[in-house]
Amino acid sequence: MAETSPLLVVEGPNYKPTINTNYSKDSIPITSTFPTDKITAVDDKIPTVDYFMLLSDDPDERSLAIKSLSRACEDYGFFHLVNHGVPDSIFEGVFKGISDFFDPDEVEDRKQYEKKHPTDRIRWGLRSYPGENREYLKVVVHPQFHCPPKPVGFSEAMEEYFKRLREVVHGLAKALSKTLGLEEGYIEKAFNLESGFDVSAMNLYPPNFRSKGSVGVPDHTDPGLFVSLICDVNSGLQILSHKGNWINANIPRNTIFMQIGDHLEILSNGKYKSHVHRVVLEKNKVKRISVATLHGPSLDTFVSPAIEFVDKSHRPAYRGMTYKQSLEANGGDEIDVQSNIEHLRLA
Ligand SMILES: O=C(O)CCC(=O)C(=O)O
Ligand SMILES: [Fe+2]
Repeated sequence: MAETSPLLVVEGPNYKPTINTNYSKDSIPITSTFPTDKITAVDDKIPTVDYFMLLSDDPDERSLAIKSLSRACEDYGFFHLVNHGVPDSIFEGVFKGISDFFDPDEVEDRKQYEKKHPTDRIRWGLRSYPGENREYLKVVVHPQFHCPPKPVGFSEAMEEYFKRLREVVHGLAKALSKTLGLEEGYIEKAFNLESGFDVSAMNLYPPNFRSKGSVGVPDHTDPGLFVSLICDVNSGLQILSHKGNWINANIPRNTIFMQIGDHLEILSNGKYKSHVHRVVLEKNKVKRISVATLHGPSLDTFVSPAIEFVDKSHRPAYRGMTYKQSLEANGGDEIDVQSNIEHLRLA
């Protein structure tokens, strides 16, 4: 989701991603030496969380589900969400709508959504160089829903999906609060989720079926409470795990892949972590569509480590800032949703 910058990709437990903070979203990244041969990952276990059980009326069942969510957040920082209640037909409508929107014959028409103004609520872009290969459409979907009106049925399919996803956001925010030992409305209130700023990136890899290397999106983390991701092809996303190795995030169709965002890491004073991830391409063999939605606090919410996670032996590990300030900190616009967590970490 975030505007991304090319990073040095190195394997191993000592891997430390270094974000190129001088990167400007309008500049072309320097990619001639991008080490595209080192983007391997292994298959590993990814936890599964049952959304239906998180909301169960049976207290034993609910408490088991909360425990498994808590382990998934603390030990991993990402998980597959199943039984989320969003019907398959809605997923299919979304993938069809996006595929139609990215019609290769209509590229000229899409240029109307190129960057115009810092407050753009719809923005289109095409990245085609060794360090990044994707065509994307970013839209702000909450508190107001935005979407191009064409092609027929696209906006309706997206609106339906985001409406259902919103219910999941509220349910999960409650459950996450409980996993942190807080009252269930805590995150909802602390992040003012009623006015939460959600941006969705719809990605097509590779753009026009011509990739210039294996990198779809380079290493990055995403701002926000959490990111929800769906995709039509079960491959491509890699995550730097808590063990320090890159793992494949295989995402079965109709599963929602959830990742902790930077601002939950900050609120929990580092108890939960936002993980570096990237997208790799199988050159031109596979066309892949994904929808990565960043569910954030309201733009004016000041996010800093909550007092519940700060004491003598746990000093605040992050500086506080409003969500808007942190989205714009690298010189980007709100819709770019760039991470700046590297700058907020206190040594
Ligand atoms: O396409 C994907 O699997 C992930 C995309 C992503 O990380 C992003 O848009 O932030
Ligand atoms: Fe991302």
